[in-house]
Amino acid sequence: MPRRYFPMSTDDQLRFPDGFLWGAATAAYQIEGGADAEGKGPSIWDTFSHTPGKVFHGDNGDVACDSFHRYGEDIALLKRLGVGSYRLSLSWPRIQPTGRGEVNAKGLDYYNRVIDGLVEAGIEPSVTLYHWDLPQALQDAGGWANRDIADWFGEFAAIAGEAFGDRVSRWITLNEPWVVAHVGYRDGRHAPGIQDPALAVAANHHLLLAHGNAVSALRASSAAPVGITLNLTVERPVTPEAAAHAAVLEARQNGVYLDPIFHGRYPELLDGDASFSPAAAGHVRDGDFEIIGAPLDFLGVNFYAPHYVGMLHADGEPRRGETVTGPDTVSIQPDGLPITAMNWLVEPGSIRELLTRIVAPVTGALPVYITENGSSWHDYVTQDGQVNDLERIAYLRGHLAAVHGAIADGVPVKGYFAWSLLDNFEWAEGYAKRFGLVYVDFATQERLLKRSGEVYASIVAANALPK
Ligand SMILES: N=[N+]=NCCCCNC(=O)[C@@H]1[C@H]2[C@H](O)[C@@H](O)[C@H](O)[C@@H](CO)[C@@H]12
Repeated sequence: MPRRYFPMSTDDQLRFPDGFLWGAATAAYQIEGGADAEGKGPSIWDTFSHTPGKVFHGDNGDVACDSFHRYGEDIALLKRLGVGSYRLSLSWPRIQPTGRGEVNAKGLDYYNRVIDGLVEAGIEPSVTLYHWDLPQALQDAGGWANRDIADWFGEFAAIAGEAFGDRVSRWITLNEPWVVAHVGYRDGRHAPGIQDPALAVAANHHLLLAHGNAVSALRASSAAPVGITLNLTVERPVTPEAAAHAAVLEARQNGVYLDPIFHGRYPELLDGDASFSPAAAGHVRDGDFEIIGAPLDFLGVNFYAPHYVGMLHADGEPRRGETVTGPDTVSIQPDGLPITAMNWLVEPGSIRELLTRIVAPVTGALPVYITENGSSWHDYVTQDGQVNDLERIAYLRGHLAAVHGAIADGVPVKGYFAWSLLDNFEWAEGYAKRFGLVYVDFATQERLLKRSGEVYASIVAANALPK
């Protein structure tokens, strides 16, 4: 495969700061398979994906990318990319089959093999404790809607910290608690498939308590930096009248995590709204914000696309590109902006807006990592065995240029993890949506570096983006 090079003269490129951390990310349920191998207990995604009608095409994570067996191939691909870190997640039920008490030694053995392989390859393990695959036994006890889960998660964090803390380079307690609470318990598109706003707002709070307990448990068992990963949104009002609505949407997704963690309260804008504010719903007890506000070493940010919002026209009829989202509001797909295979907008400037307008005012000098950014396209392998994913390359270059701009604006972004290393199980979309820098033929499990992977490797090697 011919390597592609770019003009590397200094005035032709955007150089990233020395020591900028380049990475790639995956998650346990999306890549591992081995759903009941070597003592692993069932997760809510094992249950959900085997429930008819929940996942596109009836896909499930029984095999996925078979990384339970092929993690060595994945590490070789990470070396080919030249990345400094790999963001992986731990399957809680692989380590604690019922989520509490008994530890599965073979589960620990698997992650020791992966982590040791990464360290040997000179790749820093960045480990997410929870990336959505809750032990089913805990869901049977109420899951994130049960306040006791904060203690169960703290116990799991302590086990992970003691087992792997000597080799993990950074810990992420939770991946996208907003999706866990609001896609899993409010609209029900994700496991456990519940549609109950009251349980969603309870889960919102319990996830934060669990995060706080995990920070304490990791501090006691590992010297590695600790953070959380939030999927923050940029809501763009298309008219002045829609600005208030955009602010509410940002409070409902961003504020309900940033404010408790960094300001010791829930958003005032949601005061009185018991369906979105855990404070208004009565879940906050004395001492909670001390737990939730445990100081962090960094904030992880996942970002993919902005949203455009407007007011419904007086005649009540949505116009072309508008989707009704409430009694008088619409979401809008603006003409002229590309959309990915997930129907997400491609607007790179929005990640710079996110970092400068939403993140930096809250985090200040705290290091920020882009822990996920990427795009899904209808990839295919050509006759000559290549995947010429030019749209993914354009998305990647555009968003890296915007991240570079945010750094120039003074936002201390210290690293970028591409989502994802591999095409993998894309939750309710199954295997139909490909995000990988590496193409996976799920029939043979063969891995093939896409053209975007080659381009990313060149950017990583140069620590710079050719203009
Ligand atoms: N408009 N729009 N929507 C933007 C994103 C909506 C929320 N979904 C995510 O952020 C998930 C995150 C997850 O960590 C990973 O496990 C998923 O594979 C990726 C790709 O889906 C992203």
